[in-house]
Amino acid sequence: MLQVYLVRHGETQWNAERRIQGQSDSPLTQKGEDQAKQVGDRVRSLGITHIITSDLGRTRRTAEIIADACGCEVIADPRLRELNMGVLEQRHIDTLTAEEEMWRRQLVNGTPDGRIPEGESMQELSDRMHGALQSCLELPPGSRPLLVSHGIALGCLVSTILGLPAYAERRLRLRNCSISRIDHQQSAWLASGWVVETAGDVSHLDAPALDELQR
Ligand SMILES: O=C(O)[C@H](O)COP(=O)(O)O
Repeated sequence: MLQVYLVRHGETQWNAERRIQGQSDSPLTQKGEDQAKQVGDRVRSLGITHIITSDLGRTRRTAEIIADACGCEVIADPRLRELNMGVLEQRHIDTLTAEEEMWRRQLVNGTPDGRIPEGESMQELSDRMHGALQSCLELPPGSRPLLVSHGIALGCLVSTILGLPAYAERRLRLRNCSISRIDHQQSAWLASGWVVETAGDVSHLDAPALDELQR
């Protein structure tokens, strides 16, 4: 059975400021660096063989810290990037106009091909995240990869594995440096294929991780 660990990157400056990041980037805060170190301490004994990360700066930095603890190399995969949030990137969540808020809402209310102008749809995000996950099946037998990605991207992946629509991810809180685990298995009892073992575990963090909705 292949176990795949999923980690959202550590808190960033724009997370703390409630600013939309998408595929724009801001550095980890000191708290975010500390969170990444706590993930490293948590997973160093789990036999991680590969650290595969979104190629954005915040995820690369998180992956480097975890890789130091695990003694692994870091592999970048742009398919693990956050949803492209188009013209709203870098905007403060609380400054959106009614029309801009409608764009954001249609991403997560099932609007067919809903997207922020110049951004990605949730289906497009789901397709590339599943592509990155399926690539883990091609790793050598006995591999145990850890993927570093983003809140909406990981929420979309876990939701769709559960058979929920890609936009259901707004009902799954994946805080900074939370650890989730999904397994690929053949089972007569559980569903065969990908199953969710853990989602959003933050018990390894010494302080509650911020979340866009709870500052
Ligand atoms: O700000 C965003 O784009 C998302 O809400 C969270 O993205 P992140 O997981 O990359 O911080």
